[in-house]
Amino acid sequence: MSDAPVAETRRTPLIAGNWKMNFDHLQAIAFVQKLAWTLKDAQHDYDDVEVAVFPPFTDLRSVQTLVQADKLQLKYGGQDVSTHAAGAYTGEISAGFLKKLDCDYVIVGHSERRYRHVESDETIAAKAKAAKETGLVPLICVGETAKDLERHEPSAVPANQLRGALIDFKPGDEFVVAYEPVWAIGAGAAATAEQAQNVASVLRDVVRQVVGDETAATTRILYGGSVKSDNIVGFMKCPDVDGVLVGGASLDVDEFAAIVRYKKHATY
Ligand SMILES: O=C(CO)COP(=O)(O)O
Repeated sequence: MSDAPVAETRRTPLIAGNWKMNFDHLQAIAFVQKLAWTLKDAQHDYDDVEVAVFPPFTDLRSVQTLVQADKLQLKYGGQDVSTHAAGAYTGEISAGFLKKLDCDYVIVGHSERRYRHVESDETIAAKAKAAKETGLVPLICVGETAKDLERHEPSAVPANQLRGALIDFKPGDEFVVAYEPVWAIGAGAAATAEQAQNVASVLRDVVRQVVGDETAATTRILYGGSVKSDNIVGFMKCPDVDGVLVGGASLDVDEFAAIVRYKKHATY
């Protein structure tokens, strides 16, 4: 690693909507069209903000067609990916298939997969590796449960999860981290901006230790868990929070558009 000082890097904010298992492909088409229409004349409100959606697999081809036909400034990706490239893995979707649909990103390690589908840190590391080796940017989710908080510091579990996910990452590899405290997901009550900042700064240190200084300076760390248009500004003011991963509120076009246009209601 070079000894040169790390230049202060301005990270492009990322506003991402995780649709989870909502919207079939016809609903996805209607949503993306309405989102594009709603944001059409508001480009100046989010000119330096990247916007992404994570639809179910069956919607991706329709979203791709709309984005490419209408040249929309919208990124998209899968909500999960197989650790395998191809073969006898019934029900799995490979990183190559997602890349073929021009996906930019893929979510790995969402708590709904860690806990409901019992995915280990090793599996998540393998998924993140499969994604990056295929040219997708993995969006690695980490976060502690309420039970974890009874026994550990808030950052302890997310930091360990991130260390586990990054074992194959080297300087120059691109990835995004999403800090999603499990107790705040779908709860209606988000973490405070201060809580999000405290954990995000520890996660940036983990990236620094595991991958390197420059990667830590350029990697975006998102907050997720009950984000809405009326609390996003607090998160976006945190020095180590570079965007949000939105669940429920990303299913309402007007609300999601208001989140994307957060600078409009912010006084910095
Ligand atoms: O899990 C989330 C995004 O991945 C957050 O979900 P909610 O915004 O519904 O709390």
